[in-house]
Amino acid sequence: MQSGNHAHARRVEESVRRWSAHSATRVIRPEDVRVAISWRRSLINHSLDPGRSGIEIVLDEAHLRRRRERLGELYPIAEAEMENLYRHITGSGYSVLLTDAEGYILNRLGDPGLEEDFERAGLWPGADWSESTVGTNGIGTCIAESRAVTIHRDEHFLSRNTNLSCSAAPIRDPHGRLLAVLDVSSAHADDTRESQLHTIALVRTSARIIESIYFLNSFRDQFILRFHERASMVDLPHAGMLAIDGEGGILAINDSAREQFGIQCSEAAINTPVEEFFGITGTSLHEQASIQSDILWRIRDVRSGKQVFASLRRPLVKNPAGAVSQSVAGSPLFGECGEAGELTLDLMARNADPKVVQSVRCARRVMDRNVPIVLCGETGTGKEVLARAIHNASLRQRHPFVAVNCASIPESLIESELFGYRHGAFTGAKREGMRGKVLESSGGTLFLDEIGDMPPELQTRLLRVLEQKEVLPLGSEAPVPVELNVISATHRQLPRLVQDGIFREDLYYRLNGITLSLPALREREDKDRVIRAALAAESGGNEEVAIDEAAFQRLLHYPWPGNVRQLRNCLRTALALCDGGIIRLRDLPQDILEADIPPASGTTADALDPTVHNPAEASTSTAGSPLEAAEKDTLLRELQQHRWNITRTAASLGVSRNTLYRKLNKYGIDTGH
Ligand SMILES: Nc1ncnc2c1ncn2[C@@H]1O[C@H](COP(=O)(O)OP(=O)(O)OP(=O)(O)O)[C@@H](O)[C@H]1O
Repeated sequence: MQSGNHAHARRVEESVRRWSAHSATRVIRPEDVRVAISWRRSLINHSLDPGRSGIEIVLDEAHLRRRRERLGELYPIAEAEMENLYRHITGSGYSVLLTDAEGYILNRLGDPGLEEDFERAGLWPGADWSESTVGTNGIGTCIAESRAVTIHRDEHFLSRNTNLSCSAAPIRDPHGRLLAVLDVSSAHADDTRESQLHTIALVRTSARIIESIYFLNSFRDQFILRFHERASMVDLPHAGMLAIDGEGGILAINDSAREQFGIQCSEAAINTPVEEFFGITGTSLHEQASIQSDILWRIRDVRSGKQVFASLRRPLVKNPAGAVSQSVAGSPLFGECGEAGELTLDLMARNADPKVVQSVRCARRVMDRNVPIVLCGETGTGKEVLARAIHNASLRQRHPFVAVNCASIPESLIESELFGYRHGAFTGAKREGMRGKVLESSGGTLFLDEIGDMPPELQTRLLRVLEQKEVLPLGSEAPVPVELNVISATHRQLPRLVQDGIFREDLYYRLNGITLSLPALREREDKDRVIRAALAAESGGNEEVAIDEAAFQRLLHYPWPGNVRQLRNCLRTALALCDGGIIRLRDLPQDILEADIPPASGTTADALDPTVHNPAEASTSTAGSPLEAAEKDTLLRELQQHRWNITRTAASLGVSRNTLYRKLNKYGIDTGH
């Protein structure tokens, strides 16, 4: 076995060498080409050793739960379909697995008698099967190439995985972004590669079923047009689907519709009138829905001239009496984003505040032109969300997005975190060394958050890496080339820090090809839309949920020092507290009820609900403006509530510890730490 492993490792290295020498023409089958390309990525881009042994770190239950929660409604849908798929393969020695878009296994369904085998193979909830961690494999390669793949036995990169056979298919959201991977694997596959054709077909069908249900759920409040050339297929997962708004504009399109229209990406259809594809107007859609929404009718694809059969589902909206702000399920702003806020640039800009629209417009212009971007805005305004959206819209989208918070890594660790180290670089160093975030991001995007808090020595090292385009890991003599694209973010005024000599001027100019700003929530012209969308996101698109006018007005006029992050935390809590799915004033946090809100905006709303606290009695602050007074009071109250524990107070406010310290400094609050 040992010598078999060595032989496999040699074969992988030899194959990659041949490929590097451009002898690719010898490879005949398309799957061989794919495997050879993936081996090359594993060996060269990810610097993995095919002979490596040992099992990677497995996520603990809390992290695993968080990752499952991030999938929101998709997770229970996928779980149900996993059971369905497992019924087809029970007793075959195969397991069904679900991973997130980063390759972490979230769930496994399989024969209980085989659990040990799967655990030994590392196919276990919490394990990381991304290509950058374990090289070529079904899950990781499906993610890297964003398409269904089978990786059979010795096509795996690591010698230790050559007993496995894995067939995996991507699960995408209605905007084409990868959300998860469905996989069927065997830990001891003795069958041929050809026998996997059946397996991959099953996995693809199940992935499509999950996508279709998720699509329909995400757009409960919109028209859904389903179509196919064959009438019998219109209600099946293979049908094309369009989500269409009341005016006939296309909001989302599924894979099958893209294939039927022959378009590559959703952006080519989104925001386009459905008339351009089917010659039917928004008005005729309304008529069709009211007259015969359950009946199939024939329409013509105006581009190809082909006839298709179509059915139309009307919006399934309910509006609870007295409530103002629902039917925002699948809202364009927040609808499908998880905690990490995986929004597209399109969605961020649609009907948004003019400053946001302008920032998105500039981002689009520069994102593929090697221009480094600085994002500035207060904490919680969505700088990381925007950075991810830029990455996902750029040509680098298939490569990693690696985020580093320069303020939260201890100074002693930040160097190795960023630049990595070689085996034996220092006491306590991992045996296999570490690549470091800069190299991990190569070809993708390195997101440097809180850049203004980067220590001076590190600024010098980062500048060198940016200039020389290579990294020298700690303890190493050989620099490693890196393809670096940086997006930085800060809540601080970088030019001011440069002036004060805290931030290197040369680094500032290297990082700042363009500065894009995100407005504070209290300044946003689309604040009401943001609140409704956040509510829809936090309620998981539940149409029964609503907010009454008084509570809505209070949210509208509260100054939101923690911005969108604080808003989402507030709504999450209010939803947990409210009765009958309707948020009222009494369900809002104390600090929001007691904040000093300008009379013109707050009082009418308060008069509607006798349970509201009197803002006049609330403020005890000595801080300058009413806004600052409210902020200081909030800080003091939260600190008291959490017995002056900084970590818990920061978590409750939804801000970072650093931000909290900054605020305490600003108001001269001494915590005794
Ligand atoms: N446009 C948005 N759409 C959806 N969610 C958003 C948006 N902007 C912010 N959020 C939410 O607010 C939270 C904070 O966003 P993000 O981390 O991007 O802010 P930030 O400006 O980078 O904050 P910090 O400066 O504290 O790091 C996210 O977890 C996300 O849930």
